[in-house]
Amino acid sequence: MSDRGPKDLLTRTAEDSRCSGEGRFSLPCAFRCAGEGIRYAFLSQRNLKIQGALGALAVIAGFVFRISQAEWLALVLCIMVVAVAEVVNTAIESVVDIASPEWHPLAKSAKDAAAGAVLLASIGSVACGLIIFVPHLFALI
Ligand SMILES: Nc1ncnc2c1ncn2[C@@H]1O[C@H](COP(=O)(O)OP(=O)(O)OP(=O)(O)O)[C@@H](O)[C@H]1O
Repeated sequence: MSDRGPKDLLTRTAEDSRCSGEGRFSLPCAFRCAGEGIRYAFLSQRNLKIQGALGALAVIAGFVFRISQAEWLALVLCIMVVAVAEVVNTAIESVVDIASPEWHPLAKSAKDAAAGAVLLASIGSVACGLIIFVPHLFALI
């Protein structure tokens, strides 16, 4: 049983950190861990690869159609919102798999809700994509 108080548990110590020998988790270390998290989500989630490919296509279309600054803002935001939702979904899946390797209704609810968040972000992004690109496509006709 640990003799650390609740406040201590909020502070990462050198003993806790597998990455840094210093008392605090160094900034480069924190960035590296975040990068590893994104890499893990990208490699383990087929959906993230598909979403990444669609996002890249949307960026290419943005250059082709010379979309406005406001349209770029919406496009970048949409791509990032979907990516963030998918990375958080990956984190939730991992935590659920640790906490509840066996079938449990709450584990199901947690994973389904996380997947639902990705779906909502994706639907919103498709809608934004249509709002941005359909007028540009019609302008070609
Ligand atoms: N421990 C569990 N208890 C109950 N239901 C579960 C459990 N693990 C998974 N499920 C159900 O199976 C579904 C798929 O879970 P899984 O872990 O395979 O996610 P996934 O297929 O990798 O999802 P994604 O496509 O978002 O990556 C969940 O949405 C949930 O309904």
